[in-house]
Amino acid sequence: MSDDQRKKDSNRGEGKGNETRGSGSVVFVLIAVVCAIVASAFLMGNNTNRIRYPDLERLLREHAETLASSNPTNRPKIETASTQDPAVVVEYSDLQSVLLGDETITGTVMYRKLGTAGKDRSNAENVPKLVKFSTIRVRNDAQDASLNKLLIDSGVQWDNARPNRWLADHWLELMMVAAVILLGVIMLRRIGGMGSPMSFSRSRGKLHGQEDLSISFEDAAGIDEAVEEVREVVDFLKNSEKYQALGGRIPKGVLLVGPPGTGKTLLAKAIAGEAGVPFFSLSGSDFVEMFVGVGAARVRDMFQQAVSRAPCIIFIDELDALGKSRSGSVVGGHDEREQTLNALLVEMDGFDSNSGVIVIAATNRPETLDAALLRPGRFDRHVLVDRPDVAGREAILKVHVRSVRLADDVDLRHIASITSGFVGADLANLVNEAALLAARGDKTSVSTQEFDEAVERVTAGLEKKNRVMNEDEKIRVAYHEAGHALVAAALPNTDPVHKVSIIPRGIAALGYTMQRPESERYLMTKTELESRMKVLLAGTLTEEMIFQDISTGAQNDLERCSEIARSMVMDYGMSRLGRLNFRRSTRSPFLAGGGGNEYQFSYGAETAKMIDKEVARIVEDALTQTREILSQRREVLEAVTQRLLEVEAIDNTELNRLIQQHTGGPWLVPGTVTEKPRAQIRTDETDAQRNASAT
Ligand SMILES: Nc1ncnc2c1ncn2[C@@H]1O[C@H](COP(=O)(O)OP(=O)(O)OP(=O)(O)O)[C@@H](O)[C@H]1O
Ligand SMILES: [Zn+2]
Repeated sequence: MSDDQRKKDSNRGEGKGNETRGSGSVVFVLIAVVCAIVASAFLMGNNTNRIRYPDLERLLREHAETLASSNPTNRPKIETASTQDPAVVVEYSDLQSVLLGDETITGTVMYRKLGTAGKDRSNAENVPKLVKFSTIRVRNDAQDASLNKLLIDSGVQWDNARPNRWLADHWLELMMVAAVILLGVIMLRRIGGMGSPMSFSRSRGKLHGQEDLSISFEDAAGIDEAVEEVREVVDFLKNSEKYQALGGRIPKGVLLVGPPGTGKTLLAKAIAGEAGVPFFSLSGSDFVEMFVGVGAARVRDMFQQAVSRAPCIIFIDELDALGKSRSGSVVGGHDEREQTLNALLVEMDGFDSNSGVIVIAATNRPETLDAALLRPGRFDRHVLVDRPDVAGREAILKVHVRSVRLADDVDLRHIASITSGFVGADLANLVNEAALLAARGDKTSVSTQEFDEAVERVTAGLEKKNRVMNEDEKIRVAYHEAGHALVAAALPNTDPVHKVSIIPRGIAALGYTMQRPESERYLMTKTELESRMKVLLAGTLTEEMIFQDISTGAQNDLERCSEIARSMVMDYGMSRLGRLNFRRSTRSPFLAGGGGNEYQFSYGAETAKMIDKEVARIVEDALTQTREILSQRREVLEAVTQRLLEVEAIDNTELNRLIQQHTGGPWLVPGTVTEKPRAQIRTDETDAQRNASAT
């Protein structure tokens, strides 16, 4: 849904910028393209086949036999090039072509009739004929491989219908075509002249008209926390003079972070709508062009337009497309993206925050963004636009059924409760599907029946992305997360639990427990690391306690827990092996530039064994203690799980309330007192990584 929208947006924007190109240049480009096509046709026109048809036929028959031997119903039908009459003797020559299609193998071969068996050869035909043959191809990877191998071994050249093979074969030609076109464009740019602003670099940013300004916060339902956080931005846009007079620091860039379809674009539009200011929108991928420098020019142009219309909002969707970390190795378009990114950084630094331009960007992969983008004065304000919980989904449904006539039996609360994991876009889609179904059935209103069917349809679509859990899984995940949360709350030296949720997000995480540090942290003590391990282990241990059986859902927890234990032994000297570092330290403070890559403590096989043993012991100790903590909290565990199943997500306040209600004695685990003076240990996990225990 949002994809379509995006496409529409960029298409609409496109028409605007490119129309000023000179007609002479168009002719030039046309000539270049024609040349390229002629050149490539010439290059591609040579095909050689070195197999003789009878050999191929034998291969195919063998192939069929292998298939049939494993499964007799699987025998592919082979239609040979032979003539209908078995008595006719023919001579086949080289294959003209073989095409391995997805479902069939086809080809053409030359043959010549030699006569009829037993008779003299008087009825031989001297003119060779072209015949086609075809056979059904059974798609089976193993058998496919065997057929491919047979063909390769026999030295045949064949064409595979799959496009990637074609690409592999013709990349050279393609490169030449691209080069010719590129040359044409470079010439075109010359002709265009240096002084005049190039049509290419005109920003594709589209100035949204009044229709978008009618969107308000009312339309963005179920994401109340995010709305609260951006209210201030609206206030600033509305009363920019007041802020300027007071000299307060105004946000320049707001980054909306969240999964696709949760309403980030909608929220940005609502901000513009609420503030009554113009809204420029573009997508990060619009900036990333084939030609170096174009994206950068586009960014500058965009800001120029925006500043002249201030106060206003610039919305950049898919910021990650242009703001990807520069450190990662990039295959193509590296320079271009870097230049574009730099231009964006320069523009963001350049405009005065009092000018009334606010840049709002959206991404669902904040971790890939270049750190420079997140620095103060740029996108330093982050707003999480998360998947909605039951109540949120009900609110979103209410927004979308506004224009739909509902039958009396429709219970939005119930629909919300069976659509765990749906985001706003999914729910909009759901209402739309239901309305369509009703229309198709000639009904005057949309009833529960249509909604149920629509839920099924949308769910089927989402299941491919693995976002929908069945009831049993949901219960298991609820216990698992409740376990994480309770152990986190029980241990004094852990970050407070911010939120526990069983709303699935993405493929890997079916639920999460998010902890938030009270302040920025650079050091971790041994006890803190141990506590962190216990929190990570709590999920699987709770499953063990409740179901006497554990699940694969703890994989990520265990990975991280094992990594902590290993680091304690190998990096931080926190084990019985002593205060030693067994790994190269990439952050050694004693080496210039912070990179200690050259240095490595060497150890032998004996020590390696001891390290492994220590790691196992540390995890084992954590397991024992965590089991203890959990077994003492059975009652509150049930209560938290119950609540999670009802509302799907609970925050710190609610968690604490439940804990108070269900425990009499002292809550904190005795004897685990925080050590205040912190040891010299650094961890290189980011906040986000260390604070969410997925599943
Ligand atoms: N919170 C919401 N309340 C109401 N409708 C919503 C909400 N979230 C999404 N929608 C519906 O889904 C549509 C698409 O959402 P939108 O494009 O804003 O999502 P997005 O988070 O920007 O997605 P993407 O990351 O794919 O760009 C909206 O136009 C709206 O109809
Ligand atoms: Zn977990």
